[in-house]
Amino acid sequence: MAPVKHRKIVMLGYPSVGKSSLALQFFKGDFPKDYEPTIENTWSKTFVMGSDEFELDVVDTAGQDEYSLLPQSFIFGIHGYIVVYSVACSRSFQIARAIHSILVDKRGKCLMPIVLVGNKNDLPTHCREVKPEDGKKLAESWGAAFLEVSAKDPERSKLIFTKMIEEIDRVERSFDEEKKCCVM
Ligand SMILES: Nc1nc2c(ncn2[C@@H]2O[C@H](COP(=O)(O)OP(=O)(O)OP(=O)(O)O)[C@@H](O)[C@H]2O)c(=O)[nH]1
Repeated sequence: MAPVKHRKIVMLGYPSVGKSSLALQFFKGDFPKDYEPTIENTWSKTFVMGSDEFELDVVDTAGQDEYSLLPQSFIFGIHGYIVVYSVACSRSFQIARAIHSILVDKRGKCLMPIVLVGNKNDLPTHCREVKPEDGKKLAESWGAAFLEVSAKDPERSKLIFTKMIEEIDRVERSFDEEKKCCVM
């Protein structure tokens, strides 16, 4: 087997969109009953995908808004970002845009592995404030992957992290091909 690949990922998004719930579902196979605001929490796991083994560190952050200053620790040494909004909260979708602008500002306009996630798609239709096609369009404009999920669904929650690993590989390959030196 090839050497273990280390991947450090940061989860960003407006408060209460379900970042911790998605992480908890993937790392512990559980869905929290109560809402507890996160300060900051790092989850680690060894994860096998195909013939590769990954040491995955996922930083679950306190929710952001448009005025959030992302610390240097969320910028340097980070392989990819999972940006989460709630499909039942248009404000969280606006904040996802703002977070992307902050990332571009801090990291420069280089290719950045991102998975944009519209969470809480288990909620009834009348709760929906963000259409799937709007999420898809936004992700396309960033050159990012897009998924709609529910943190209550273990398979969909896992898919976010496998997608993230694939995105990191895809962007790394395009760096190699185009010789774009943008590693931070
Ligand atoms: N229906 C539904 N509720 C969810 C889902 N994901 C999270 N929630 C609920 O949304 C609330 C907030 O979830 P958290 O995972 O704590 O959200 P967060 O983004 O980590 O919040 P901060 O720590 O404030 O940034 C909790 O009450 C969860 O139970 C989901 O997919 N569907």
